[in-house]
Amino acid sequence: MQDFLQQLPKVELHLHIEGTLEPELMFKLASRNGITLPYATVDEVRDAYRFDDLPGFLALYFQGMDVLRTSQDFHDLAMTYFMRAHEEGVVHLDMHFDPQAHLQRGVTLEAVMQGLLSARQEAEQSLDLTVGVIMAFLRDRPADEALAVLEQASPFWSQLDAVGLDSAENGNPPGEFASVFSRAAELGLARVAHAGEEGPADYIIEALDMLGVERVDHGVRCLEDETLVKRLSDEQTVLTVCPLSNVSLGVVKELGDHPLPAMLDAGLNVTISSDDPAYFGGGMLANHQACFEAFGWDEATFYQLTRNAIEAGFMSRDRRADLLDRLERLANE
Ligand code: HPA
Ligand SMILES: [Zn+2]
Repeated sequence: MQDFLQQLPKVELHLHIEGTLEPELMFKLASRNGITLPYATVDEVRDAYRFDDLPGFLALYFQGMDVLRTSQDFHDLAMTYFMRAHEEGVVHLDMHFDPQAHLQRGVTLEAVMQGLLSARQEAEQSLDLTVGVIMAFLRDRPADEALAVLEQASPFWSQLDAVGLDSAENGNPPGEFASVFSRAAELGLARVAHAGEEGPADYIIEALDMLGVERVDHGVRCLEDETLVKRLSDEQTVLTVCPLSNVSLGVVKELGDHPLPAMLDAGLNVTISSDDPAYFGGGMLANHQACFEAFGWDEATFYQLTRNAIEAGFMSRDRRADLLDRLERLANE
């Protein structure tokens, strides 16, 4: 199964590029930028990566990204993950990034964008990997600020595929960002949002009705609302489920308790992603392998999940046709 999962042309729809920052690169960037870290060794960092819920994780996530200062740092961050993803057999990924978390620290939007976009170009030229870009807004910050950042990003609009919504979910309902998302729609950007991870099923409904999202990030708590499950299944709304993330953040106790099998039984359009691979115990391969071990899925199930992701990724029509073709040829071998 390991060889099969490696070969599968995987597509990752839910990835925070800042969540790919491994301790080794954190040290390298800290030293390059003259920053003293509160840790002496890589092992100490890994040891400190202890959290059991979303707020606990977010504190470390925002602290870790402080080493990212220059466009070269963003380029190196993204390129390091792109190479790893490529080695794991990922052929396309859609990356979220959090501009507000960098602007707040005095890093310019230009530095962030130039670094990420040049890495995307390099990946598309030198690796068999295409990359979609999702500008995410922090839901625990004011909607006005998000709108201002979206406007500030005007030189880069043509390079963005979508807007997203992330950070602390509870108490920060999606509806507050309706004006930001309607502006994004006006600009021709696709829309996605985290909903139903630690927050209730109602937040998924709000994201659909008030933000007009075409994909829901996580969405696992939809099962608490039968009517919603029927709607998601009828409309085949894509859910970007992150199994190891859900275990790390205590959304489920262990993978064996995860609602993924029930979601598939309910006919939902499920896909598999890693979310923040540096923090949650692995990338795409580890997530697929863990699902195989927990649920015993056969090859047909993994083909279907991959087909779902290829259909939904932010990529050109030609690229989609090529990846679907590749998948079908593999399935018929
Ligand atoms: O898993 C997540 N949930 C919400 N916000 C995030 N920002 C990075 N990762 C996450
Ligand atoms: Zn996420």
